[in-house]
Amino acid sequence: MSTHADTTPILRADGLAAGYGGADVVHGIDLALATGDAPVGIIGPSGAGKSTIVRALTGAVKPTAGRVTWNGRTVTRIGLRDKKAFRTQVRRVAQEGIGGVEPRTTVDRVVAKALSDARKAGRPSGSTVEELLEDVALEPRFAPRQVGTLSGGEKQRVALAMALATRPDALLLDEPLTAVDPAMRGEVVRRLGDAAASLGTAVLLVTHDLELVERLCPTVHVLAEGTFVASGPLSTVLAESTHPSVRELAEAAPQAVQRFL
Ligand SMILES: Nc1ncnc2c1ncn2[C@@H]1O[C@H](COP(=O)(O)OP(=O)(O)OP(=O)(O)O)[C@@H](O)[C@H]1O
Repeated sequence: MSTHADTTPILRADGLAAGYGGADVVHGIDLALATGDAPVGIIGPSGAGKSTIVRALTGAVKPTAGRVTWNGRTVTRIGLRDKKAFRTQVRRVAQEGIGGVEPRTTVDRVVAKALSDARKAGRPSGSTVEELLEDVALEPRFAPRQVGTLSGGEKQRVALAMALATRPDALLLDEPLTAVDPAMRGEVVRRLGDAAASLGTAVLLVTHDLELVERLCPTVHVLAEGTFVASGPLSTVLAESTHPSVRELAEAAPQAVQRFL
């Protein structure tokens, strides 16, 4: 579903097949993310290949068939010169949150560094450190904290703030809030959705949390055994699809989601 006039995909997969050691894990995947589009979700059983799709979109896993393109260019063929721009404009945030950050660095310095890197790359988000922390529901008292002292969920939120700092065209979120408690998760995703919408950032959300996907994504794809077996609004998909994997998801859906069925 598009909310803006500019719907030329910046990142797309066409007939994507990819896997490990010569065996495909996903196949026939078509996906397009365009600046200004509403967030898209991918749900599905464990091991279905959700993270593999995200890795293929970032070029970390090479397609065995089909293509992944960034502004029309094959992602796995982006040269060194443009890699930095690609990594700034297509940001992946995964479960592990911030990696490789010196634990004694404070939250405000980490986010300020992300902002300054973004400025150098010509992608200033136009936000302040305080605003970015607000976008992920981190109160100002977190600014002077050393990142090594943060909880897992707080680290995940710092990682999201760092990603937003680069005003990315696409944000690929692979279970980004698993360590955030369920009550706070809803608030973070609401603010994140608002921030992404105002930046025009396209969001792809991979999650097992149906409530989260229902809140953020007007469109979801259900991945089962490596292929999309149903797509559309979550409530429609869960109510109407007869695919066994979707029926299992519908039966296990939390009450907050069941009430929409
Ligand atoms: N580096 C790897 N080498 C070999 N096999 C892998 C590798 N990474 C993932 N796989 C396998 O690929 C399949 C899909 O994994 P993937 O992580 O994409 O699934 P997923 O849908 O994201 O699962 P989950 O919901 O549990 O995170 C699984 O069978 C997994 O064991």
